[in-house]
Amino acid sequence: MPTLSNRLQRFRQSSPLSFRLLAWILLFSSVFSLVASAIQIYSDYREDLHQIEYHLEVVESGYGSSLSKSLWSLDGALLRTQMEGILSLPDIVQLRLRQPDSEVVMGELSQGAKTRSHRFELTHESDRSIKLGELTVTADLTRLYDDLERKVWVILATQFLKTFFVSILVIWIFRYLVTRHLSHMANYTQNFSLSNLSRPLELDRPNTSANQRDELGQVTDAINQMRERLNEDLQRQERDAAEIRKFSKVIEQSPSSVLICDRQWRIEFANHKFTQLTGYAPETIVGKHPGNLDPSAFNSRENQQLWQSIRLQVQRVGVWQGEVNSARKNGERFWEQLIVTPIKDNAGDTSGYLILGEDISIRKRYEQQLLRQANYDVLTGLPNRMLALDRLKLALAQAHREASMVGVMFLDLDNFKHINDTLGHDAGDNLLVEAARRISSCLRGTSTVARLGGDEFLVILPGLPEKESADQVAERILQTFIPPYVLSGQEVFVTTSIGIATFPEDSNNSGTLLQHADAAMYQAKSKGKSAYAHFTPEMTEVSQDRLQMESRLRRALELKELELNFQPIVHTDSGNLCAVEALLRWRNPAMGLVMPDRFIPLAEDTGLIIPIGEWVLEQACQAAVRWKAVTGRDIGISVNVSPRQFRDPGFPDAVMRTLADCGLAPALLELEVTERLILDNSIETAEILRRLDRAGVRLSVDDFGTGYSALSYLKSYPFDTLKIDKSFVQDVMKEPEDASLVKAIINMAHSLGLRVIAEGVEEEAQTHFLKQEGCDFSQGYFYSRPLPHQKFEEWLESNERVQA
Ligand SMILES: Nc1nc2c(ncn2[C@@H]2O[C@H](COP(=O)(O)O[C@H]3[C@@H](O)[C@H](n4cnc5c(=O)[nH]c(N)nc54)O[C@@H]3COP(=O)(O)O)[C@@H](O)[C@H]2O)c(=O)[nH]1
Repeated sequence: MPTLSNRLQRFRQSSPLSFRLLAWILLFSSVFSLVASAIQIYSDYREDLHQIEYHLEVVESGYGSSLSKSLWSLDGALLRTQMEGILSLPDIVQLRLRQPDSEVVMGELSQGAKTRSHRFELTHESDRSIKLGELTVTADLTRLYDDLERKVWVILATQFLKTFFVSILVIWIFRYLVTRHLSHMANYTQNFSLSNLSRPLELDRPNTSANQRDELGQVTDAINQMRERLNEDLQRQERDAAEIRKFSKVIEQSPSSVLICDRQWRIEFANHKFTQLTGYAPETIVGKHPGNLDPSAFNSRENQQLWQSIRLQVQRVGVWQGEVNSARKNGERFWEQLIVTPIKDNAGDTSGYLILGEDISIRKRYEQQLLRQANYDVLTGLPNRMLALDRLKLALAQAHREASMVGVMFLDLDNFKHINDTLGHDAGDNLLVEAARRISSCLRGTSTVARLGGDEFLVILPGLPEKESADQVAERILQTFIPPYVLSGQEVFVTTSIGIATFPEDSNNSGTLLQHADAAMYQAKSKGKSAYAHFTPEMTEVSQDRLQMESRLRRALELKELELNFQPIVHTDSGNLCAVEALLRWRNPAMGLVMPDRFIPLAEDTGLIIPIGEWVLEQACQAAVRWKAVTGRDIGISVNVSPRQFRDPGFPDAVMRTLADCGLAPALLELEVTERLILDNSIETAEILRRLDRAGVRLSVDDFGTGYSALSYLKSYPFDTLKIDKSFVQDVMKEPEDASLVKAIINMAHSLGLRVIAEGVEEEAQTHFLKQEGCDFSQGYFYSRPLPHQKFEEWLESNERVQA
């Protein structure tokens, strides 16, 4: 059986607040009851005391005169009777009568008893007052104190019991209404964890509106609201965490290298691709500046300038992108395309920087290879026409600034064609290489020697002190040609003819200077070869020919001298017809059949290309509509478009009008543009290409590989197709370099989402190679030469029959 103290102990532990409340109520009500009872007892005591004192005084007033009389009359018996009567009064325990000669004491006083006495004189009143004696009446207070003690105990006991039971009642009510709910809340909050957030706090009481409004209801509400908020926060956190995990994975698995830097450009994070690309483990580079990873570039001015400009551009423009030659941990260098952007926080302030990198080494290598291909002559290694023209322009600009002279020499080997025909192409090639070496040996470092094509060379002599200085160079070159060449085991004598034009005397335009040097070279040849000649104005007769050709070309349209030839473009894998290229021809009564290479540049220079181009477009579209009628199927038509046509603002409208007039679907028309147009890089060109693309017209890059061949430009324009120049295709079976170049172009084009046409396919072996490399389409004499429309329609009919 649990004892009371055990119960109390348990109660104290299970309900400390109730216990404390009980203790306090008991304490306060006890103290209060005690004080109240004490006052009550004291007042009762005073009243009883007063009653005793009153009884003592009553003895004086009630018995004084009769006692005096008994004394006067010396009636002792009466006196005694009277005194016994007094002693019978309550609480009066002793009478002491003192007379002058005697003392009478009646009644007993118990030992140590508390008493109260009253003394009065007994007198006889006649004409004077005679004192007979003195009576002392003593009352015993013991009863009074006994009563007092009993009362105290009774009051204490009743007050305690009352207080105790009232407290118990109050506590029970308080516990029922409050503390058990508080304990429940305490237990709930103690057990509150993220795993049971969905269980609300509910109190064991009716859910009335009064209960909802009271403090317990408010606290319960507050706890439940807190729980719901926590729940929502947790769900949001889980969602955020999942998002963060997803993005972290994306960044970690990104095919691009990713570096995240803080505001001071200190690396905070590097992804797996970065480590794979550079060899740096993230923990070894955290805290470092991304520009300081390469120890060889560390502190170099170039590197500091690069990162300074990156920082400035990111601050001003919000993004920096460019190609950077970086180093791996093992020192190996590689090219990467970097994009640097700031990371903004919610307030829009920069909290760090994101650096995305892509390894473009392979692309760069191909670009450099293509660039080399585009700028240098493969056979001799000399700059080609394009680079030579650039250098000439630079030399002219510099000479213009320095007021100096530039000599331009045009060289042609006198008997090259004969040697090529008799000794073969290899001998011809060896001759060209040796000639290039000999010409180069006669020049200073600042001069340029270039191969323009065939057996034509160009020499640029910048900073000439006088016109005649070029003569010395020309003579040295003629001298160096004197020793015989050993070709195919034979000694061969080869001479060269040199034409010289000088800036600024002969012209300040690079093209004109070339033409003049060319004219002078013909002059030198006509002098009997192995000679040189300076340009003179009389030599411009050649230009007269050009003028004559121009006036004929102006009338060519009107006189219906232009005609289109059509050459099929086929699916490489099946050989089936896919589209047709329209190729322009000019049949002039005086000049015969003139090929476009001869008159298109002139048409471009004079602007005649605009009406001619519109005519070509119209004829080509009409032809495609006709073929549909003949074959019953859609055959696309490719039309060559010169950069000059593109620069004409009316060009896109002219294309759309022609398509509408002919009733040809835009998707069946493909416009072929050269890389020269891309190099234009003007906003207008880009906009025209995009307008045509939006209209559904297909766009292709023609002669790819002969120009700048920057693959990065291809990304910026909406091209569908890329045409590999025939010069590469024709040698794929002979030159491994051309074969790898063609493979690279096909792969690159496919990776950029472009389809590829190989042009100039002449042999079956080439078709196998192209098929193997996944080239989409092919075009060339192997399938068909360009044919006049009549002949082409016959070809088409027989081809359709074969396919059917
Ligand atoms: N602006 C315009 N330019 C035009 C137009 N028509 C033609 N041209 C451009 O003139 C360049 C020379 O054209 P062409 O002499 O007609 O030569 C084309 C084909 O005949 C030739 N070809 C085709 N297959 C072979 C082959 O197997 N071997 C070989 N040696 N030559 C072949 O290639 C030329 C193909 O031209 P393209 O596909 O455009 O490169 C030429 O650059 C034309 O662009 C015109 O209307 N407007």
